[in-house]
Amino acid sequence: MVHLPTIITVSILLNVLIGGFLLSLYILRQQSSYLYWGSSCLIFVVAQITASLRIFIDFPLLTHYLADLFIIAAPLAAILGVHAYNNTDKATLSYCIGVLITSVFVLIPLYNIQINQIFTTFIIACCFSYAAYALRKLQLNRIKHALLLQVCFVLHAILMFLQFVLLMLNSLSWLAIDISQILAVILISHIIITTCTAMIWPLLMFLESEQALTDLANLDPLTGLLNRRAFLNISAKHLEQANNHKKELCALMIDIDYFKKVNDEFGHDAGDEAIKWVANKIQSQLREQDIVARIGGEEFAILLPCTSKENGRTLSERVRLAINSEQFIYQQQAISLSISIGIINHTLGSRNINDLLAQADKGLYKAKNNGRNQVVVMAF
Ligand SMILES: Nc1nc2c(ncn2[C@@H]2O[C@H](COP(=O)(O)OP(=O)(O)OP(=O)(O)O)[C@@H](O)[C@H]2O)c(=O)[nH]1
Repeated sequence: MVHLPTIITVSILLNVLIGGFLLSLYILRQQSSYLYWGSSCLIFVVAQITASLRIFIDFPLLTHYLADLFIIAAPLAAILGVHAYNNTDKATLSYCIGVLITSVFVLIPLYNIQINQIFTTFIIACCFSYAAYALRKLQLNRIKHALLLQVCFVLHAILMFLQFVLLMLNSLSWLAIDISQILAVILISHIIITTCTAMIWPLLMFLESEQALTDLANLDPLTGLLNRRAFLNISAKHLEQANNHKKELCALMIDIDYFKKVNDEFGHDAGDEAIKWVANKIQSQLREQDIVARIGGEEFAILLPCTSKENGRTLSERVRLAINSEQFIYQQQAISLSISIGIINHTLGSRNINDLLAQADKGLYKAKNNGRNQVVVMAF
């Protein structure tokens, strides 16, 4: 059977370490999310110590009332950390302070250990549910690892709601069983999940920094599309797979027509915006599995996995039309843009990605020579 004092001791040690680590990160980086999360870990430690003291001393004001307040304050600090990390909802601080002050006043007049426990359990169940909800946005904006954290919060909320229901039913004497064993299991799970949550947070920060570095190396800063290096790496893998599984694919080279004129007539900033507009238009026509990159100034490359020559041609026409059928608006000025596309379909063979792109580039050259604003399909 799990030994509760050991669990509490290990949890206290881990939370002190993680809390200290996050607070030192706050001192170094001055990001308030570290401050809140570090505080949350340390408040949880204080909550565990004050609650554990009830074994040794009979002083309910400290071991129950203050312990309950600390137990409520810990998830509130975590919620503030999530919001600070997400740069959202400035009003959250006042809501959290509001919840804490309400608890300060509600718990004292109730002053009945059982009712206080029910109230505290309910409040923290709500806090964890809200924290999981707040992470929903973070998960969309940032990396997927936030999902792990969200799972911890949801599990925690379920656990606390379960404890709340059990305590309520027990206080109404509707339960014919002794719930002390179940409550002990819930307490142990609560401590373990809180400690896991505390450990996931620094991991999330680390993974995000890693992600930022990877993005820096692989993404074009102007359009957010892949850069040439990343495109070649990813496409080479797709080509290998296509060869192994005898699948077709298409490679496209795209260049904006008469782009020098855009820069000359409207300025370099307008040119940059035009490149971004074209990038968005191209991307809006592609499927999720297609790979698109900005591989030069006003040059793009696309790889269409599992795509026949005819489908590749249709898609290329669609991309060309998407750009030519609308005008790009820059500071209330309408600018007409068009693109030329060279496309090559690959069926079988051991050609490498550079060979494919070179062939697509020949098609692009032809499209330019034939008068631009068109698609030329090449064959090996
Ligand atoms: N604004 C902006 N211009 C760029 C960027 N990269 C390249 N260019 C410009 O894009 C223009 C490309 O011109 P060219 O390759 O001569 O060809 P073009 O005028 O597009 O004509 P065709 O390709 O022959 O249809 C040059 O003037 C470059 O300075 C960029 O990142 N931003």
